[in-house]
Amino acid sequence: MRFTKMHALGNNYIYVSTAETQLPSLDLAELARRVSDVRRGIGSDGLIVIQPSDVADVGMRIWNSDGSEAESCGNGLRCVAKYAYEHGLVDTGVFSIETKAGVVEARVHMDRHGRVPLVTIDMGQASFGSSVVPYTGVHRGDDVAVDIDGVPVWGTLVSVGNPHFVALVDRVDDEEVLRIGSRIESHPDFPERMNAEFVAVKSSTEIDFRVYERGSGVTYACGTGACASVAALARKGLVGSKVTVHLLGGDLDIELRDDGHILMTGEAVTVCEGDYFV
Ligand SMILES: N[C@@H](CCC[C@H](N)C(=O)O)C(=O)O
Repeated sequence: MRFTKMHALGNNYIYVSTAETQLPSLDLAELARRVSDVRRGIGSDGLIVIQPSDVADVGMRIWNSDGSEAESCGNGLRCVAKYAYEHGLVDTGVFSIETKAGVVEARVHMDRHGRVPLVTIDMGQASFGSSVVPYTGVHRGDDVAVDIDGVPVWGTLVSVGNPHFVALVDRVDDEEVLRIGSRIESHPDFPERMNAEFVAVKSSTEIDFRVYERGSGVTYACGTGACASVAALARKGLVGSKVTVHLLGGDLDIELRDDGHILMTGEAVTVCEGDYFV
């Protein structure tokens, strides 16, 4: 199976394009677990399949490293856009990509060699609260508290296609992200599990961000998480409409348009290509 390894701010996936190679007969959840394994596989946060779409210019599906399928992936969308443009799957710089969560618009930014170092994705609008994010706890509304060893941890429920719990903290702390994030990810109040974000507001234009991702654990970056966090903080009046998000793997620029659409701009990088022996 031909593959391309790509990353965006260190959030790395194995990309397989059905235009280039046949998918192996194993189920794709199992393939995701195998290729993600850093010792016995290639090593990644998951698997992304690039495929034709009936409703958009390109289609994508994403599996986390534990084999669970997600609805969307912000960093993955930017890499899919770069791949699609550079491999001639599309012939314009603005095109649509179908995910399980719907269709988004990608705009590639080219350098003078016709390569794509940077991509903007229009992620659509965020929606908030326990009516849009799978949640079976007792609180209702946008903000809910989950019980971690008798201590309530408050966060905002946000959907940008996939589910997010955005917790506002004074300062991001990597040990706490691992300790509390892992508990939130698999908390019984979240029947479909959860992406847990921890965000600290530095100013109306800058936030610090860490994530414990559903199905992948701590990653260097989460594009959908960054969009969800800025949308949640803006709703509380804590940030403005243009925010630089400082993630473990680098910075993302998020813009909230007047119509509520979230524009995410950041890098997309090809690491290597090769053959994976199934
Ligand atoms: N890293 C991604 C999100 C990947 C999916 C997520 N773990 C989920 O299960 O919803 C991003 O950049 O958005």
